[in-house]
Amino acid sequence: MANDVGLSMVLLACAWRAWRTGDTRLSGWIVALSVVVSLWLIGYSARFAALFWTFPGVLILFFLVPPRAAIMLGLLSIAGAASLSWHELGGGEGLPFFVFTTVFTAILGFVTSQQAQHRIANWRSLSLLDPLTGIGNRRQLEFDFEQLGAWGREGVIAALDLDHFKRINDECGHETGDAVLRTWASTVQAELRRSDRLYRLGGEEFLLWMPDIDTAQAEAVFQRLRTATSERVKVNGRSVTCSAGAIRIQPGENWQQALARADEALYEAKQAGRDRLVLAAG
Ligand SMILES: Nc1nc2c(ncn2[C@@H]2O[C@H](COP(=O)(O)OP(=O)(O)OP(=O)(O)O)[C@@H](O)[C@H]2O)c(=O)[nH]1
Repeated sequence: MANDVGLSMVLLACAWRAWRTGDTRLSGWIVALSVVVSLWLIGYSARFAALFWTFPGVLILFFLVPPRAAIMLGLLSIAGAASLSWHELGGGEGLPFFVFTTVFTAILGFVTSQQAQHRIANWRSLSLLDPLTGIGNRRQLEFDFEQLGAWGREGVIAALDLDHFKRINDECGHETGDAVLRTWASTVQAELRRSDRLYRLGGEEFLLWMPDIDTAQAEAVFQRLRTATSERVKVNGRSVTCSAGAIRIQPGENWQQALARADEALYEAKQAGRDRLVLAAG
């Protein structure tokens, strides 16, 4: 009885924490360990019942922790239940049957959880990545913004835009335009740090988020991007250029406000003749 109450409290607390924080990792580990401990306790006190509880136990482990950990914990559960219910297994006569059926149940858990993971990854890439360039889209930006607790840190936001892109489309066709966007996105990404994030918000509108950087460093990054763009992004042998408007993230500012300010700076860069960065004051 005390075990049941204890386990129920742990499960409830884990479910509440996972719901509140959206983080299922720690809760998954706690529940997985609880499953193993509970199976051992059931085996110790109720013997025969542990044999039955092992089946759902090993199945669910694969949905709670990574596969290797689930295999280890599953083996511990099977070994615990089998040894504590040795007598009920007919002194080992029923052991092969018990081991085979629980292992097959574990394999089912593994396959099903992997399929679920695979579907989730597919869904994420379909909904959060821009299909043309493979970088994050507007939804990914919203998701990151929420997950990271607003910007969380100091940094710079830049609105990036190719110059005279319409002309490329008009003169060379839409497919060439698409290829230019793809090459440019990969060129920019190759020049960034791991912590920087590039998003395509639509059309030829890109947002670059550079955490923990000041405006002088942002200027140096843009010069690198500018050089890389003119060297690697060409149409009919002619270099393509880009413009940017950058701002320092203000405390409490959301991404829409930051982007609106960066867009104003980008507009100034376009008005001033393109192929340049404008850093907004403040
Ligand atoms: N190939 C291609 N073109 C796109 C895509 N999305 C938007 N465009 C085109 O991008 C062009 C953007 O043109 P504008 O906004 O006038 O900008 P621009 O010609 O680059 O001029 P500036 O930005 O002022 O230098 C339009 O012709 C859109 O049709 C896309 O996914 N692929």
